[in-house]
Amino acid sequence: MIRIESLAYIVAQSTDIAKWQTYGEQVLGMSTSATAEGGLFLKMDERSYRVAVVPGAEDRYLASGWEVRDEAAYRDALAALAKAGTAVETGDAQLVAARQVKALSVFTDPAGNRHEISYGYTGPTAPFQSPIGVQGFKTGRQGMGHTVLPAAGSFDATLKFWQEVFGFGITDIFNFQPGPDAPVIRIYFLHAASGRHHSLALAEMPSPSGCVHAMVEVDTITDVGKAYDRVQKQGVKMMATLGEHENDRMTSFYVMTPGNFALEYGWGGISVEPGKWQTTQTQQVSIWGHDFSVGFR
Ligand SMILES: Cc1ccc(O)c(O)c1CC[C@@H]1C(=O)CC[C@]2(C)C(=O)CC[C@@H]12
Ligand SMILES: [Fe+2]
Repeated sequence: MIRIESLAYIVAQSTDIAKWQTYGEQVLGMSTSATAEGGLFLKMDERSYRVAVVPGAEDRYLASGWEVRDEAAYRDALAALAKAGTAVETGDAQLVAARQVKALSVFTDPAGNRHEISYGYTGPTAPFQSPIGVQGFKTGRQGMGHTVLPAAGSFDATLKFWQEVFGFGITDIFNFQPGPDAPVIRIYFLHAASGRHHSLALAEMPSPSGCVHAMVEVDTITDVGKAYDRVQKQGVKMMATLGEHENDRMTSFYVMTPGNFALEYGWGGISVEPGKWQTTQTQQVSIWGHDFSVGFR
């Protein structure tokens, strides 16, 4: 049984909230609003935020926000965490209010990645209107997109944790070999109950900013192309050129964010049917494009 519905949101910490505002609006085409805590919400659908930026001492990725279906699923998830011996911190009234949910708990996975689990969005619901004309982002039941988290050194334990505690299914396995003599880096793509090809991927590599990359998906390929133009024009650091992944067929590119983690901006990813999908093993990063060497320039 898969206990988690989707990746509802991500949290970034920032030393310079204004940078995220400009980036969110002018590069990503999301709308923004200041939060009561001195942070920033990036809005990409009817919810008030899918990216929460909180003020802090570092520019980094802070947490992944997972959503379960209802109160019963929430209790069940907490019971599963307790059974696994995971320390869980109950979100206080302040955090629950800040994230606009009915209840929330915080835990870290075996790799040390920080997570929030919640149910019941309580914030305002209003149509998304991009400040620069992006038509829309694909969210809904499948949530904000996906996140790829570092799990170097504790890969097996972390994979087991997500499979056994939350029931994530393995959509695809990638034994990535960066070069002819380089050691293999495992990247496992996992799906939640809503069937996005992957809501979470675990990568056997370190990531000082706390996240290898996060992904958002737009409704039209035109909006990927227009975002690509904005990135070039505004001189945003590109991490990979435009391309199409073999495993989820996502056409996307990668850029650096003010949080020192990369963001994949894509369109056209496939879904899977949880319980029916047979794990695949991808052979290559992409069918075409996705030159990751630009990230080292
Ligand atoms: C291979 C792949 C399939 C689907 C995705 O959504 C996706 O992001 C990827 C690429 C994952 C991976 C990464 O994010 C960090 C840099 C990596 C290791 C590369 O250098 C190639 C593959 C990249
Ligand atoms: Fe990705």
